[in-house]
Amino acid sequence: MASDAYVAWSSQDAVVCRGVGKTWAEGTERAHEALRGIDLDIAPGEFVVLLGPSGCGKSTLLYLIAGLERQTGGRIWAFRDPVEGPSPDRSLIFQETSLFPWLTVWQNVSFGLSIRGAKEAERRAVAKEALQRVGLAEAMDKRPDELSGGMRQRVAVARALAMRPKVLLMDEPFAALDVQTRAKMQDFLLDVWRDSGASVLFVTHHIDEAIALADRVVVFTARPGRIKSIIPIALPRPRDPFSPEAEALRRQLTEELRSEVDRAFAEQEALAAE
Ligand SMILES: Nc1ncnc2c1ncn2[C@@H]1O[C@H](COP(=O)(O)OP(=O)(O)OP(=O)(O)O)[C@@H](O)[C@H]1O
Repeated sequence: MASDAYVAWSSQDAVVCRGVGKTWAEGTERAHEALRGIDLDIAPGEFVVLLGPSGCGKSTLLYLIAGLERQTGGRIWAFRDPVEGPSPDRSLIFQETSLFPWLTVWQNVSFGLSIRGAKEAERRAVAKEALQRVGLAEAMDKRPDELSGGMRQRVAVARALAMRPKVLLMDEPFAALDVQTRAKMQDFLLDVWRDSGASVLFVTHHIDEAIALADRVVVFTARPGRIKSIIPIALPRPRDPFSPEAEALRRQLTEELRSEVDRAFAEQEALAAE
């Protein structure tokens, strides 16, 4: 059920975070505050990139929005409903794709549908359509170990698309790929995103990746992660990474991040010395 208070102030958004915090192992002596006071609205069909130093809580925020973990402060809504657990509306894609090696590509893609009890013919048809959208229809009957790293990530995207999510949560999905494959995957993702109409929340460490992809870049502080700034990128796509506008954004984002990365390093050194 939607909360009345929520509907009154934000009925259009795909995801709304208000005052969201997460302290791991709260109430124990191992308590560890990862996120504090996150206020963030994501519009339907919007591409939002989360950028911040290592350990600032970017992945944690994705897990909270995915409903895989519960926040310890604040509230999260997706399409007006409070997030209280996972939903097929919100698909999470990780850096390292965990495909089942004993299943074929199409069986991997339609795995979520088999849990829902869909028949084989339907699962195959849905998998085929999703694989066509990522340019891998020819690989339907292959096994994951016959694919390259980039192809496996495309299968992971197809698996997420097969559930027709309204929100794609992507945790550094291209981090393990080489530079050329990564650039191709960014173009490919922009095509898929445009076709699907889904909102995307994408975590990266890479300023250039943020500039290539985002409608808005959310810059996080060092841990506990708070939102330091939100920078809109209104450049038309495909974007020229060498344009004066991209160069100015690169400089601005580098400045925003520098002090936070320094703080994160200092904290990690202090922890290592304890
Ligand atoms: N399951 C967990 N239990 C306890 N602490 C955790 C857990 N997951 C993450 N943390 C801690 O929460 C903080 C934020 O971690 P998180 O992985 O969200 O950061 P991140 O910004 O995604 O980092 P990176 O960019 O390095 O992946 C870190 O200090 C991390 O050690």
